[in-house]
Amino acid sequence: MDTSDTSASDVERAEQAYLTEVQNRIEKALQGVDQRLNDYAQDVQDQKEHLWSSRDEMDHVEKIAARQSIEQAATAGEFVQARQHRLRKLRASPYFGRVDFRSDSAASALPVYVGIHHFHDDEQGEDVVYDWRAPIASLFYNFETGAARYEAPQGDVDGEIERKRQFRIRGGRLELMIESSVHVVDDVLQETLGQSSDDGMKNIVATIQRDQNAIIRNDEAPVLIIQGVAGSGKTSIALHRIAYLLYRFRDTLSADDILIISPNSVFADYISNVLPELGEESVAEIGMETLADELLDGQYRFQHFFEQITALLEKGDEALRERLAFKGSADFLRQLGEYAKIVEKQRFAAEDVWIARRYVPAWLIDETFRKHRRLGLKDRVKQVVVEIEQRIGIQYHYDLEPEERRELRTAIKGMVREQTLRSTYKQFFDWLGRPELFRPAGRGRLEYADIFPMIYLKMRLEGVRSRHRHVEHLVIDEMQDYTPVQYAVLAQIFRCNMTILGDASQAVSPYGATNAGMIKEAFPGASSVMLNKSYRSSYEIMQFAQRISPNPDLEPIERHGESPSVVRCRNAADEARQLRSMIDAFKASEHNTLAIIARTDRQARRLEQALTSHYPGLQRLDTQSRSFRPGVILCTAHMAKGLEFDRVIVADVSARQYISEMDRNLLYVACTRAMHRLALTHVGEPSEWLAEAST
Ligand SMILES: Nc1ncnc2c1ncn2[C@@H]1O[C@H](COP(=O)(O)OP(=O)(O)OP(=O)(O)O)[C@@H](O)[C@H]1O
Repeated sequence: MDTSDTSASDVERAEQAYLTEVQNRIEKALQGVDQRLNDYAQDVQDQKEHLWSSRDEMDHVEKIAARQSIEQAATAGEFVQARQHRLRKLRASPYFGRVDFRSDSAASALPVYVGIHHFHDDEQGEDVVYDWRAPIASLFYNFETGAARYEAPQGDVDGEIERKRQFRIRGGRLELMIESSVHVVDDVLQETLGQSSDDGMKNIVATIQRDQNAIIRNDEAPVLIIQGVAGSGKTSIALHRIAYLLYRFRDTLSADDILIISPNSVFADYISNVLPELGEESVAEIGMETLADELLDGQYRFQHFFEQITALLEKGDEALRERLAFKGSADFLRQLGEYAKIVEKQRFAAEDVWIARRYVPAWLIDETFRKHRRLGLKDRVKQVVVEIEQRIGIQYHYDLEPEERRELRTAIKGMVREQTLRSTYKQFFDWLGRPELFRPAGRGRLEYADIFPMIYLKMRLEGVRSRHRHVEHLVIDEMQDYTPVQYAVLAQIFRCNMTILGDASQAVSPYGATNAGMIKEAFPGASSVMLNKSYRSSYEIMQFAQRISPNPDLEPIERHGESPSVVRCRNAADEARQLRSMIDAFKASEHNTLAIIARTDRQARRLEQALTSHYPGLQRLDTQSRSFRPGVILCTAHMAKGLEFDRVIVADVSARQYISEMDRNLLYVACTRAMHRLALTHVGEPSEWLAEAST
């Protein structure tokens, strides 16, 4: 326990006594909730029994009414169960902060306790703990002692914070108390960051920093782009922002209205716990490949992003690099747009038509056809027929006979120069004079880099059907890995608010990495914010990573640990020996996760063979993986994106492995996954990217 003045133990005793009082009140509320739950369960049981025993005497309508009543009781029970869950969590840790705030209109200050959930003592009619998202709770995040202000629903409230305290209460015990005005360094944050990892992302409500809080509570920007260095909390903040918006707009926004585009299933699982922990329902997530498949109505088979990266890393083919660089450029999008305009014009050659001896001019058909760009071809022709028929009716006072209507449809269909999407797209490269830039991926599949350009073309020429029209807020993580064409498609499909986050230094494919400026082209009204403080890795790890990929704006947190080690190995067998001894050291430590990160999937499989006999519980992550558990994890740098581990070993960082700019980014990603310890091995000469880092 840590307090400031001489009366520390009095303060401590008072806080301890208050904690006990709050716990008693929570306990009492819990008893009430338990009782209500039992009552609901009994009620449902009784109603079911009644329905069963009286079913022969009931008519159809009575049975429906009885079933509805059972459902209603069950739903009410679920609601109470959610409250029970929240109260149980509060019982273990009711709050983490206290501010004594005196508003200008009040005579004295009132203590405001801030926790993960709200607790209203119904018996006393009093708010005991405020939800961290409540307007008054913003005082805790935004101010130290002194003048302060918060935005209440009825207007701004000015006043003064007379006292501010932070607590760590775990398992119902007050473990730490800090008088904030005295401690300049945030000890609670330091202590939190020093803890061992979990297999899932944690909530950070107790230690949200001021700049992070401003992003979380930004409810005005329709599209918010968060650019942040590795470990700056971008993903955490995006999820806390969702929790905040769900709270702030609870009457109009629900978890079903939110969608997260995430890089892979392991990452999706890794973050899936955060919103439920914050008392919200989990939200749906989707990968770009699934989205693409939906938008193309499942009509094309294509390579996955992961396979494209693997091809790039394992074959290192110059032609592939050129294709990806071009398709990832803003110029490509512009040219594709030009091409779409031309195809659109040529695709439909309207002609004058005589139908039932009535004249229909080409310009009218052309205008009508162009108006319905968003419809699929079949529906579009149908719609044109309907409208032309109406015009004939108005102008000539004549209703077409079925046979004449068929004739009109055939004539209009004949004006369309039909072509498959694939060949229209392929011809784009002929039009450009660069046919070599279109190259299928083999086995009848398209290259991943061609998928979104094809969707873009489809969108422009035929229109696409999206299942996600209901989405009101879209979260896009790892924004740097999506190209301008992908953003152009996303901007059309999701006409909703967005949180877009990423870091240009972590682009897995530097051929087509996208920054905030480029994203703003697709979303002109977007605002962007920067986060430069890095929280995940120790100071020493971050300094090491900085030498691989320097960023003068990055500010590592002052949390010290062991310096990273670079281990030279004589050969592959020696490397395997070194890795085994590092695994043994990890097993004997207090840490929970160790990741061995390889450059390619092939290398990861080779390491798996060398290590599984020594450590059978080894988990290798690949595109099929859905999650990981604490223990030893083997994966590529690409798979490790967005994840974090207590310890990381980057294997075989040799001169013949890590060569290009892309390798530098991957090495940077790999190193910045480590929270507490980092080691790198190499066989023969080390990569030139390590030359600076190891000095
Ligand atoms: N205010 C905070 N309090 C406590 N922990 C924090 C805070 N901000 C960030 N962290 C921790 O820092 C780590 C990195 O957070 P997160 O994964 O959200 O960062 P990121 O910017 O998305 O990282 P990257 O781009 O490197 O994947 C997590 O362990 C997170 O809990």
